[in-house]
Amino acid sequence: MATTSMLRLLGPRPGGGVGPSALSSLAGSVALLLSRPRRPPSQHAARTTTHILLHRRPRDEQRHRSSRPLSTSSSTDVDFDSIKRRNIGISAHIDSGKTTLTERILYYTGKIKSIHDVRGKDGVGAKMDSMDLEREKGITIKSAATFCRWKDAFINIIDTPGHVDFTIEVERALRVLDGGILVLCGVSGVQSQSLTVDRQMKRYNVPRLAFVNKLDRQGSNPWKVINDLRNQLKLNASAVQVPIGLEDNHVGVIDIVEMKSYAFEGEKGVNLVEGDVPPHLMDVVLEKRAELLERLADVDEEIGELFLMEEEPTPGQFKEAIRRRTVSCQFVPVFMGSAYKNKGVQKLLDGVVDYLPEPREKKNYALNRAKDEEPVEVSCDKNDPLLALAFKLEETQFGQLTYMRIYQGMLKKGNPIVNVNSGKKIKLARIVRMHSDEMQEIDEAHAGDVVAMFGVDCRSMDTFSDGNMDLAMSTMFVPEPVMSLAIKPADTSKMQNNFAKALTKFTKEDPTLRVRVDSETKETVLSGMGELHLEVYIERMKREYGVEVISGQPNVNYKETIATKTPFDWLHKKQTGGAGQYAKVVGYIEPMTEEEVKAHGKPNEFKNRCIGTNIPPEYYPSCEKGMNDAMLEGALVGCEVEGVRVVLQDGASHAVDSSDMAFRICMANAIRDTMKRANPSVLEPIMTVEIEIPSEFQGAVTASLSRRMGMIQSSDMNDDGSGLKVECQVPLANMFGYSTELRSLTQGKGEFTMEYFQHSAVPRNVQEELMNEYKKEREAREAA
Ligand SMILES: Nc1nc2c(ncn2[C@@H]2O[C@H](COP(=O)(O)OP(=O)(O)OP(=O)(O)O)[C@@H](O)[C@H]2O)c(=O)[nH]1
Repeated sequence: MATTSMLRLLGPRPGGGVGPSALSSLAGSVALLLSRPRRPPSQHAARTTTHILLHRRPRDEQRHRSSRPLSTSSSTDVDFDSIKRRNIGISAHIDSGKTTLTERILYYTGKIKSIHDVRGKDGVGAKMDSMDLEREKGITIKSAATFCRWKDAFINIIDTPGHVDFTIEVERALRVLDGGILVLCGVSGVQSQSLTVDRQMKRYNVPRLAFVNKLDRQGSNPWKVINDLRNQLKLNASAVQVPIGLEDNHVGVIDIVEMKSYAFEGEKGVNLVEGDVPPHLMDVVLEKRAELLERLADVDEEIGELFLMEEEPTPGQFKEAIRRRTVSCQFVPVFMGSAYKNKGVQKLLDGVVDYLPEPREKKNYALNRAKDEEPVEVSCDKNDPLLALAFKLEETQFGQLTYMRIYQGMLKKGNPIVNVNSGKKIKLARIVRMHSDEMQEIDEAHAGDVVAMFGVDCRSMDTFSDGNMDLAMSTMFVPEPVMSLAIKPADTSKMQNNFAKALTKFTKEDPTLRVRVDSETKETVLSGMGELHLEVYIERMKREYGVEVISGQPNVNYKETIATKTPFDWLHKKQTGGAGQYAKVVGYIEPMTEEEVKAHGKPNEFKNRCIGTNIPPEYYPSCEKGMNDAMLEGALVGCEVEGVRVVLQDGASHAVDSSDMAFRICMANAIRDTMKRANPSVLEPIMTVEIEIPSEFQGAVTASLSRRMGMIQSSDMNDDGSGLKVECQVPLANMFGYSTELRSLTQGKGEFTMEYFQHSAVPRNVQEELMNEYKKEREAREAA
């Protein structure tokens, strides 16, 4: 098929009116990340008996870091019967401060000895950004797991990336965790990725706390952020704290449940100084407490009754209600502070323990494979048979590291476990707890825990059991790639092996990264969630596998579909000389709605409505394969086809000349031919683009968006009128070169982010132009 070659020609789409496309120019606020100078060669991994460093680190960094071995114990390392447990994820929009917050959490819980900031002056970087690339660029690329203790609780934490290109990392974390902290910038409030994270949290029913960070920044306003949570995310959110001072005066918070103030004093804010509510803040505290009461009364019967009787709940009643309604996802308590200035983090940790659920409080279901995938509630009891989900794979120098969430039963070193999906039996060689890139070996892990292990060969989202149950945990949502790149190793003779190895490993790790070989051009095509996503893998190929890669232009992933129900009656017959081929298929194709595609779970659907045996039933699977072959290449520009239902109603066969192959070819040709008559169209990815600019540039920026065929959805001025947030939908093909243009239009003061919205039909003139390009390219290839 010819998708890549055609796409390579496209670059900026006709009508877009933009300059030449280039990988770097699409970056927007994500800037070109990989061109900055690299760190010195890293030191080899060090290993002590209990403490293993997984990723290589630069030499200077080793000096700064504590290499204190983590302790091991003979059986499980924590007595989970006598301790509270929390499994939480920290998710947010880009640069909201997730990693900075996690660094403080690790410091206050005694997990690390000193604080290193993202892009900090000491050049070390935060603990959870353990990849060299993350440290160099100051962004999180992979989710990282760690654990700590806070008071009477053991907390597993996963810090996730904010860039939409790495959204699968958030998806997999939220799929397996019991609670989340949604971090928001105190100035910008709800941003485009907060909306995505919110959708992901809702998809997996993840109870969450919100943390309004960066209250030390100029223009911070927690009350505006809470309004955003209510209006934009439709959350029943209310503050459980009031800040003491904002911007430079931000020193602490008032707990409006307990009616106590907390200042964070001493070095790194370690001294929590408790006091009374300052008189000048009493009015706002009472107002916010009344608001909290009202919001809780809406969803909680006990508080509702007290509210009606105009009785004040005790702090205990307040806390119990907040917990009940947070766990049931009906309420979101809002905490606040400044991670960077060490304010508010300890009280947020109290909130994690007080309001987020124990693993057994969150309902989880497995699917009964023997009974049509009927959901079965899992028990979270360590004495029940094992059920665990492999949610993340990572290649390390010690082999594949598989992260697992145990839903039921226990994992014990040396015991066998069975991969429900492949049927393979595996002996558990090593179980470890992860602390970013370090790990601690343990002998067993129980229901409700999140651990990692070596020697477990599986795919991401495989379920493991003791071999006696046919239950599988439901998998996660995987978004479709929107951008492709033709790639090849610079030195084909030497690097081919490592090139193939790297691609196999990467695609196993990351289901949003796809690789295929274009059947016409024979090029290897890498598809992913955006240019940054693809760029990071190309850089990793160089660093981890020594493969220099030559890449083509980044291309948009177009698709094709049909609009009209169209019948087919197709005969495939070759009966002259040698073994014959005979097959006939009769039926129709019709368009599917977006909802139908979603519900079906695959881009196209095959329906067999044959009555009788004109087509012998053993050939039905071949007919479906033939349909799938045809869907790889649409009628117009050779892109993959989506949203087509093929209904097979009848046909004919021959006693000698019919075969699997004859029916497969017959069906493929029937569909290819019919699609041409079914009013086909080309679809392109449309992105939701969010732009933040000083308001004086509004005119220039909106004009540039309309040149790029952007449809403005909203345009919100901030309270003092100095800044503007514009949300619009723009074809991805028209976004090439936008970061450079925005920079020059706004004197470098504008920022934008974008994420995939949907595929929509391209305008007629664009479709014609795409078809002409495709035709020309095909002819050139045939002539060569
Ligand atoms: N002023 C201020 N800056 C902060 C605060 N928290 C984080 N930052 C800064 O914001 C930038 C981004 O912080 P990170 O912790 O990397 O944010 P993140 O959400 O983990 O980033 P990604 O994972 O790359 O999306 C860094 O320069 C931090 O120093 C805060 O409370 N106040």
